[in-house]
Amino acid sequence: MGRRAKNKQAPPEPLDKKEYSSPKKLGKRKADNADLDDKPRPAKKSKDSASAKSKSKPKPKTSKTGARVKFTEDGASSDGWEDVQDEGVIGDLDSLVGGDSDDDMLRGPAQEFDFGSDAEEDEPAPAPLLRGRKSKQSGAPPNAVPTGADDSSESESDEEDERITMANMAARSRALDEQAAADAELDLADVQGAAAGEDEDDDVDMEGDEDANGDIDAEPFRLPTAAEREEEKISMPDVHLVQRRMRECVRILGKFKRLAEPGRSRSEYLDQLVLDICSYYGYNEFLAEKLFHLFPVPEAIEFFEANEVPRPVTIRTNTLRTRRRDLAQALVNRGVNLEPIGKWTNVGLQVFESSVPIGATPEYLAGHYMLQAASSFLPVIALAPQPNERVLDMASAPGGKTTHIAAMLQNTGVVFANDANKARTKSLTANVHRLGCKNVVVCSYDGREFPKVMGGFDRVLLDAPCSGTGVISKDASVKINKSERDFTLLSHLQKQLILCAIDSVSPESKTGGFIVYSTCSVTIDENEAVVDYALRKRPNVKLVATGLEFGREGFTSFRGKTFSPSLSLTRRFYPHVHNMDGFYVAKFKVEKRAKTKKADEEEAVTVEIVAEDGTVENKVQEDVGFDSDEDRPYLQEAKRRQMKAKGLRPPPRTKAPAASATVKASA
Ligand SMILES: C[S@@+](CC[C@H](N)C(=O)[O-])C[C@H]1O[C@@H](n2cnc3c(N)ncnc32)[C@H](O)[C@@H]1O
Repeated sequence: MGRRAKNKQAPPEPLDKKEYSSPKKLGKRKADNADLDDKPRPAKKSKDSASAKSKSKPKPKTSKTGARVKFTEDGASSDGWEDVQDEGVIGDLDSLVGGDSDDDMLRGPAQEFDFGSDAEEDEPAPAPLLRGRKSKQSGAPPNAVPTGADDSSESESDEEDERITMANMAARSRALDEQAAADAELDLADVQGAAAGEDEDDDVDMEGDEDANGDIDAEPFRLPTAAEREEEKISMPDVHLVQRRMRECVRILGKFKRLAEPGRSRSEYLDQLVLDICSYYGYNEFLAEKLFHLFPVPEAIEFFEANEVPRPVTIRTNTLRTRRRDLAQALVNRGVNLEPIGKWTNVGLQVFESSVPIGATPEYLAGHYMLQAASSFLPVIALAPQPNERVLDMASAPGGKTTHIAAMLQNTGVVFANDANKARTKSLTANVHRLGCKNVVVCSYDGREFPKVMGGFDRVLLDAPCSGTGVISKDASVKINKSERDFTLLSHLQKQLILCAIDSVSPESKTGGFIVYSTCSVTIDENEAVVDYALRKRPNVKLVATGLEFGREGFTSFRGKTFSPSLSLTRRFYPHVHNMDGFYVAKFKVEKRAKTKKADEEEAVTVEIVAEDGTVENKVQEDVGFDSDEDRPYLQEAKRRQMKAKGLRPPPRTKAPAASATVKASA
């Protein structure tokens, strides 16, 4: 991120891919961070995420963009917060517990393997006590509210000292934006310089040939022989050696012709680097390789490094109960240090420090907010539900996104919150109640049973069960417990689910007709490959812009596979780029289907339903549309209740609705 501060949640602009195309950037970053250099660091192989986190070194604040809007206890707060309408865009939850909730291990009845999740919040809520907890990525210093002591810029320090008032807020905010824009330009110049090969010598010899102790190497670097490799497999590899080798491999791969040992191939360096990533960061080889290939070499190291660092703690204001500004003030009064996440959300707050457990404040218990990863806001922002719509959240537990949708609907319309795992619907229901969502119906079906169960939705969110490769910083077990078979099974399930999600949307919807597909994984198999499959199988859908302001474009080709060019409309989010969990978001618009017999036959989906006893049944999924007549009594009943609540006399019942065994009203 060059000179830019990393202590704010997610930059407003996506970073250019070029930024990672040169080893220069890595060199500078590594020199700054001392991540792979001379600090002894134990091999991470056997570490769990907690210990990984505790070892992470906070990065000193350097920032301009990090200058914060400060909430003071006497109520002086940002106007910038007030001029955005909280009811517009909201997000969903997430746990601060870093992957220790059962959300990370999603064992729905339909699967025989573990699904990662975006580690959303469950009930009972985690009660993290934050004190100066700063991720290296977020980089905020222990004294989270700027005091002016930051010596990076005198004028900036002065500015920080100045008391924030309603009067100076707008000007301050503008100044910060200008500063951020100037920083971005500097970064761009850096990136362009790097890409153009400026300062080549500097660049390549970023850390010279220094060894782990900072001494100039006597011996030039050479790859280990086969015998040395074998020996290393048996004995615990020396961490300094591994660090140096990784650094050298990155450096040599960046200038292969000039720096490689004669007779050694590129793939030998790549293989060694992947092996070292496995031993240094503790991944199985299959996953390390899969993730490694997603990025240019230096950037891959950035990604693995970022997975060692917790993401910023963020909360989503529940606009059904409060306004962000009021919530912020209430939490500030309790000793919580926070600021708005970024311009892209008007309900998110980043918590820097707290003297109270953020998951157990009276405001939390009263449902004024959800603990939720910033990345989890994204699919719901993309879905953009409109008041009075019928929305299906197909895989919804524990309800971070459901409650976000409910709030965006302003408690109108209806959200069917479904999850195949009945046990998980308990926490979903608890969250729905806590947040005061009155428009949510909780149900527990295998998502592949839709639209047979119910269809005709204005919008569907499929936040699919996934491997969780985007949330490794929360759940380090993903590093070792995901095999090739898991990815095959997962992408198969995701493909089945996405077709059912598409078929559950009404192309006739006056206000909607959209599906959002999201995962907290960064692999191609679970994202672009699934979306591309859906485009091929359902000619009546097309990808549309997500409406998200940042994020990298989805891949349109990858290692010999070619996807529809429209995949560039989808968005990828990465921990090392956006300082949020790895995430993927795609948005489809459903058009009317041209009905032909042939198309029907081709489109018939065979669904493998795995019962709770483990038996597998193959069913041809029927396309069952939403039957408005069948739903009419339910709608009438709801209207009667609404009228009663308002003190009005409801009309007499025309027909009593039959209760469903599996669908229960949540509110
Ligand atoms: C990524 S999590 C969902 C997180 C949720 N959207 C939120 O924001 O809180 C994926 C969910 O899919 C559920 N799931 C797994 N297989 C399913 C299936 N076949 N049908 C419906 N849900 C399924 C899991 O139980 C899990 O709760």
